[in-house]
Amino acid sequence: MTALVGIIMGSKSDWPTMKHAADMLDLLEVPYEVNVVSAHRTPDLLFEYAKSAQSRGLKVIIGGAGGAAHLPGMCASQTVLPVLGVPVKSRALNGIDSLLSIAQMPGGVAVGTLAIGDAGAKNSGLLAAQILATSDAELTQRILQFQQNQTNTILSQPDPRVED
Ligand SMILES: Nc1c(C(=O)O)ncn1[C@@H]1O[C@H](COP(=O)(O)O)[C@@H](O)[C@H]1O
Repeated sequence: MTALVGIIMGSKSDWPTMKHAADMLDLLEVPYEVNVVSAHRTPDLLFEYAKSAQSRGLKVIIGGAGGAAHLPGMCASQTVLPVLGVPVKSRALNGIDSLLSIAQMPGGVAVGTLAIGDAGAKNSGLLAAQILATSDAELTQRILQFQQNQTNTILSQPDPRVED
């Protein structure tokens, strides 16, 4: 099936984090592709990726990067597709650098910034699916089911004061 979401990351080392975005898209049965592309290390490839994304059928791009995380912003500068940015937790600054690099975009170039790390990656997959669901009734139903399952899991948990 043609990919609707493009997951890109600055390095293969980002995959353990970005896998959570892919897992969510798998759960919601959204077709996606995964590529390592870097604004710093492969700038020509990034521009080609971003410029061709819409014509290749992608609807949303998720960009994960750590440190000086310019990837989502530079991608957003070259496409009309919505770009979601995931700040990957960096070794030196725990991802605060990644978060600020992604969130503090100049006006006129938009990136939707998620939380640092695994939860942000998971939510990027969910948010990408929710964007697609605005024009997909079956996907809307799968997201509703996901939300219901999540609620049921919480409600079925025992009293937190009781020891296992
Ligand atoms: N932030 C960026 C960009 C970019 O923004 O284009 N390209 C690579 N990186 C980041 O460098 C970190 C270390 O990469 P290595 O583990 O390959 O040294 C990764 O988190 C990657 O996202």
